[in-house]
Parts: sequence; C-alpha cells; structure tokens
Amino acid sequence: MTASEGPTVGTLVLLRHGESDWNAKNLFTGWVDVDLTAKGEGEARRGGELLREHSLLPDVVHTSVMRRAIRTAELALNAADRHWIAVRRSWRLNERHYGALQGKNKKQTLDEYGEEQFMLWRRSYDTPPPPIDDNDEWSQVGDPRYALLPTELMPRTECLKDVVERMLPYWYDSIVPDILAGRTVLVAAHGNSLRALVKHLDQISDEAIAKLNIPTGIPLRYDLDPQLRPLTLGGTYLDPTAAKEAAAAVANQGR
Ligand SMILES: O=C(O)[C@@H](CO)OP(=O)(O)O
Repeated sequence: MTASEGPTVGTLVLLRHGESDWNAKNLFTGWVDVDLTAKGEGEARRGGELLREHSLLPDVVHTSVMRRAIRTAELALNAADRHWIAVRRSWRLNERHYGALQGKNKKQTLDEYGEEQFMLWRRSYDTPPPPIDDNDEWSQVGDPRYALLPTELMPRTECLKDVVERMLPYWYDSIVPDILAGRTVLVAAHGNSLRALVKHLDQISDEAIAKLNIPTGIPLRYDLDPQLRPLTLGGTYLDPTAAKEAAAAVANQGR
C-alpha cells in the first residue's frame, strides 16, 4: 500500500452484501435477486457495528436495485444508528450479469469446462460468459424493475469491462457529487460491481484485477483527494484480518 499526501475531500465506504442464499449454495448469481442467508444478515449487522466502532457514519447511501444489497445497507445502517440517511439506488450498481451461467453450480461448471475457461468467465476482464436466453428461468427480461431501462442497455451477459462502462456514469453523475460535497458516502453493492469501482479508483490494470476479490460484509474505507484519487491505494478494510481470510475464500469458490 502506498499513501499520497494531500487534503481529503470526502470519504467513500464500500460494502459488499452479506452472504446470499446462492453464495451459500455456490451458484453463479449475477442479476438473480436472491436474499441474504441468516449468516449474511449477521455479516451486514456486523458491518454496521464496525462503522459505528470506527465513527465512520455515512450521510448518504447508494445501493443497487437488488434485494441482497438493499437489505445489507438497511441492516448495516440500522446497526450504526444511521437508518434515517438519504438513499439512492441504481441498476448501474448491480452485480455483473452472469449470462447463461446464472443459476449454475460453480463446482460443476469448473469440472465441466476446466480451470482455464472457468477462470476466464469468472475473472477475465473482457471475456463475458455466453448470453442468457430470454426464455431462461433465470433471465431478467420482463422484470418490472427494469421496465424503464432502454432495451439496448439491458444486458444478457457482462464481462467486468462492461460493468466498468455501465457503472461509471452513475459514479460520476450521482456518487461523485456527494463526495465533493464532503459527505461520507456508503455504496452497498456486489462483488463484481465493487471490483469495477475499485479498479477505477486504484487504476488497477486489466490483468491485475483478476486477482482482486472483495469479501462480504466488511466495510472498505477510501479517503479521496480532490482529484478523487485514494490517499491509500486499495483503501482500508475496517477488519483487515477477517477481510483477508474472506477474500481468499471468494477466490477459491468452485474448488
Ligand atoms: O455469482 C456471482 O454473481 C458472483 C458474486 O457472488 O460470483 P463470482 O465471485 O464467482 O464472480
């Protein structure tokens, strides 16, 4: 980690949702709107306690439009006694759309396609999985929450590059103004949408981002300078030991 000198303009806190039903079942999830497990609810509450213990109290929260992120934000903010802050949501913070892999078991996919193809789909920057069929039971076509989304923006699959491209307009238009106003901003989202944001913030190369995994439920703090560059590259997890272990577990999924 390197630190640069200079004034802080604002503080960003990234929080990946707690364990979901499909994390527990080891299934590719993407845009499927699964709920938190009891363990995931506990992780979300613990995330909020960490915020309180570190006096890191959000003024505003941005979430995806998916239940697991929305509920994580609510549970965490409740635990931090900040349940009353302003909330904004966008599909642009959604998890990466996992295409035809949605609903598939990660271990079975690894066994069927082999390590190289599995990791290409999971962690390469620019290789999306095959697109999901509109009639697939795990397709989001027809989901009312995307009714106003122009058809050409509705993904059928995404690689991380696609996520960076669809996430950045929301970052610049909605999150950055809150940061520049000096607010402490909580973003409650997903493993891959947060990897996309961290890639942008830390200017991580297309190759190196493959190795970065974000643990569930542990707040990651970024203090940003006026150019929105992190004062500490990689940010700071509020519980670094737990974060290291949990990130390694994410990396090993499927095995
Ligand atoms: O299934 C998913 O949508 C994601 C996050 O849970 O998984 P992965 O870490 O394999 O990209």
